[in-house]
Amino acid sequence: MLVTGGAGGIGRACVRAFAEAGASVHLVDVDERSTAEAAAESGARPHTADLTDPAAIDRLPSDVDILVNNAGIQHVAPIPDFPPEMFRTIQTLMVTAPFLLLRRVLPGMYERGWGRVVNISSVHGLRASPHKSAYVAAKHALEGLSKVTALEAAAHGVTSNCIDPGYVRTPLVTGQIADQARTRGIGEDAVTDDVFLARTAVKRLIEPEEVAAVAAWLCGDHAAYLTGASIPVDGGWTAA
Ligand SMILES: NC(=O)c1ccc[n+]([C@@H]2O[C@H](COP(=O)([O-])OP(=O)(O)OC[C@H]3O[C@@H](n4cnc5c(N)ncnc54)[C@H](O)[C@@H]3O)[C@@H](O)[C@H]2O)c1
Repeated sequence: MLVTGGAGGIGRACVRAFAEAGASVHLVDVDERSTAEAAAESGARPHTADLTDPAAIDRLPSDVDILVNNAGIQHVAPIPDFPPEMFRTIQTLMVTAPFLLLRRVLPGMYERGWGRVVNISSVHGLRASPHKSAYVAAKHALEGLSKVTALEAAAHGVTSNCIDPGYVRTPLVTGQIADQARTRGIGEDAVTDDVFLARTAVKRLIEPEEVAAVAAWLCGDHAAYLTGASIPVDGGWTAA
């Protein structure tokens, strides 16, 4: 199996969960040092690659039975101030790279007659927030790509689903909390309550392991009928 962004918060928890379940895991990430650390702690095979580079994707293993499209970045700015180059980079990493990886791995899954594609999307793949144009656009596109994959791949024993987390305790979110606390001159707990937990029924951040557990569950034979779905792991955010 292959996990992108496997050195970061959610990806690293996925790598650990699948490795503990006995899977042979390929870990792909752009951050060389974290990739080596994450591989050492899990026994996964490390691949340092920038997934915005199609040539780097061409060098990754193609013979994998499970693909977890997880790598992602965020940039926050109103549309008139949003740098177009950053917009393009976010689409390349979060939409084009999953598409190119699917082109690589689906033929092998079809030949095997079994496969699982898990796309780590977001509540922002289901709804929008201001100042996150590139992220929201990319996650909505990933939701569409996941559904098309589900329709094309079902006859080959391959499922494709999205997981849609709310705010997860990872560097992506803890960095934003620290920034806002600094800017507003208030404590990180106050920022977390005010901004990050304002819309959830469960009043805490999600742990990366809670997302990884859903990813692992989706990859069991018991989940063969579940495809084309978007599964919120959001503490009730989208229920409201
Ligand atoms: N943290 C959250 O609250 C949250 C919520 C919903 C969805 N998500 C999604 O979960 C996924 C993982 O997020 P996270 O919170 O674990 O973030 P993270 O920043 O902890 O990890 C992301 C990983 O992706 C890697 N990465 C970034 N650019 C890359 C590139 N060009 N090529 C290869 N790897 C690259 C980073 O090095 C990092 O290890 C993302 O797609 C994110 O959008 C996160």
